[in-house]
Amino acid sequence: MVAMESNPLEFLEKKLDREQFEKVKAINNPELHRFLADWIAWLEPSKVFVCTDSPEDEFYVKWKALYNGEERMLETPGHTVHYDNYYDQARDKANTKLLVPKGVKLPFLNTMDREEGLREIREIMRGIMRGKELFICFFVLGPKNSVFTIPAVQLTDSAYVAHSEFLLYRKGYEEFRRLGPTANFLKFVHSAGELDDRKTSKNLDKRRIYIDLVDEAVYSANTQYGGNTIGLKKLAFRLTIQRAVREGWLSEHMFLMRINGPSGRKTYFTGAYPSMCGKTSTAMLPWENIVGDDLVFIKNLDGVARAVNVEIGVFGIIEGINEKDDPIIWQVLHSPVEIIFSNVLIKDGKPYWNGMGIPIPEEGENHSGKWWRGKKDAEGREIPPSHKNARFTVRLEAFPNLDREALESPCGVEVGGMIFGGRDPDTWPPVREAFDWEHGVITMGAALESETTAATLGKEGVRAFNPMSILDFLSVHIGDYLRNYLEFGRKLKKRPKIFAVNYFLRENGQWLNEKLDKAVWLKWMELRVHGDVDAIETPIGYIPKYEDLVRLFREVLKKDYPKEDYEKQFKLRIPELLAKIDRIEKIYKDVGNVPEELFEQLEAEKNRLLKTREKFGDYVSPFQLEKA
Ligand SMILES: Nc1nc2c(ncn2[C@@H]2O[C@H](COP(=O)(O)OP(=O)(O)OP(=O)(O)O)[C@@H](O)[C@H]2O)c(=O)[nH]1
Ligand SMILES: O=C([O-])CC(=O)C(=O)O
Ligand SMILES: [Mn+2]
Repeated sequence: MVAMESNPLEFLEKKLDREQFEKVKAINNPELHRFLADWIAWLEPSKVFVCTDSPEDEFYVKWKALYNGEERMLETPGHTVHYDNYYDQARDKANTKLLVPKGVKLPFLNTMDREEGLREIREIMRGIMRGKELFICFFVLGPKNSVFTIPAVQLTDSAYVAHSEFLLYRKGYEEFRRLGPTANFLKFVHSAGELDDRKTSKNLDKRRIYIDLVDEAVYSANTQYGGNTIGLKKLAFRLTIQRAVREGWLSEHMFLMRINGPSGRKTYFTGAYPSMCGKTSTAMLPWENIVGDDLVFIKNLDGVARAVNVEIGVFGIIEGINEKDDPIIWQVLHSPVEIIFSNVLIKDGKPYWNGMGIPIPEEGENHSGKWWRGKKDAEGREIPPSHKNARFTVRLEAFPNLDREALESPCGVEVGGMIFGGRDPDTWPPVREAFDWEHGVITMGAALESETTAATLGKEGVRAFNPMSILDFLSVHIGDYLRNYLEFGRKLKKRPKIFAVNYFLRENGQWLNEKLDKAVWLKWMELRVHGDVDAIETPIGYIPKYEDLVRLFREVLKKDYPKEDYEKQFKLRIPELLAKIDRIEKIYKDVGNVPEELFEQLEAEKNRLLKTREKFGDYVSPFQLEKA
């Protein structure tokens, strides 16, 4: 901490303009004042702007993003484009570290001694805002004034980051005022650092994202990409997982959506898939309703699991969004609502991206600067029109399929089903249901694997262990995390059903499913939650019967569903399933301190598979299993 010659409020009064100081003073929270004074003294901004919940303050931030050149206007009113540095296009796992007290060990993620990490990040951030304006913004995670609410304060010198947060989170200044000294808030300090001509972070060698688990604060420097900088998103997620495990609830990397069942029945599902594995595309199905697409909190309220969306906006992947597969997002992206496009191709004021299903200009400007088809980067790789991880940022209220009531409900919605899924080319069937809570949590959630994607820096397409899709964010020991999960379900009077999906089965380089097939799996799961259809029992859970899928394909997609497709997709792949169990068991054995029943569940599943193999061989048709 910097030595301040006076008390925090006196210091702030000296540093801030009258108007800005009054806004800070109006929040009665000495801890907040201390934090602000400390960091303002350290960062040395030339100017400070404090955002209240007023439309004028939000407008000021948006204006500054344009004025500073971090965003540029596009042809459609409300649309802007933002670029990140060519080498700053995804989450930087290598430079993201959990700062832990001496002696604390967490498997899988980079950890660092807290004292040392704080010293390093302080050194990097000393005076980093000289000549810049600091924006102080207040938000809340989850609905306001509810058992789910978590207040958070964001300090940033990037108007783009602040603007993104105004699209993604509920404003929290008044909530801070209401809570006063009782606000138990999260803290985020970000600086994009020195910028180049294109207004992108220049000193990537000093890019750091350090998460202080003790003080519930995250420091992020010399980066702009949203996944590294938007405090309330994946940075806060590390902190809320820790809180959830301590307090006995769930903070998860999940979409939240409503599946519309027969006769107007509404059933809510959460879905945990790793980054770039289909959360947004699933939650956006036109005939269902979205509540959230990335982060949920789930609490036990009167014995029922109830979920809220942590956010109110979408930071979504734009690649591949086309009129046919994603009609709703397509429509929103072409309407005059507030949208930030990031790392896409711009030509004559219009945005273009890979796989949009219409002709793309041969030149323009993109994440590499001036672009033409065939342009190569310094590594000799051809640069596509837009980056694979290019995104759009928009409020959920822009979507006609939003379930507004569910989004705003202070006690959330009842969770009927929880889905786990990832990019699995060859092992899991498209959809199946767990035998019970424990079976689902262990063999579907804790055993999840998924191929790596462009959402993180590094090699793509590598099969990786990713329990509950949260490995990148796991700020507690996996054993404690799983114990909390199992316990959470046991305490419920009514447990959600657990399912696993796999949209990414491949054979000879071809997908076995079309992108919209997921719509059928969802309808089937909805029916199962209410016991409306039978299913086939297999060693790995219940799978759909062919005739039910035929009917649903017809009703939902107006398509035939050939027998051969069903057999190919749902065949039990015993060698792959067994190999997977071995991989997972080994990982957990090496980690240690995991609940014993994890091994019991995996062993039991292995034995069921071995028995089935004796009877039917390595690959078993679902029709054989149905008869058995
Ligand atoms: N082959 C195939 N690709 C799909 C399917 N569903 C989604 N995708 C692709 O997967 C990619 C990521 O999908 P999203 O829905 O944006 O992923 P997400 O889980 O929201 O990702 P984050 O926002 O990073 O957390 C997109 O390129 C989609 O086109 C599917 O059913 N089949
Ligand atoms: O955090 C990000 O970079 C964006 C995102 O949703 C994810 O990667 O899960
Ligand atoms: Mn998404």
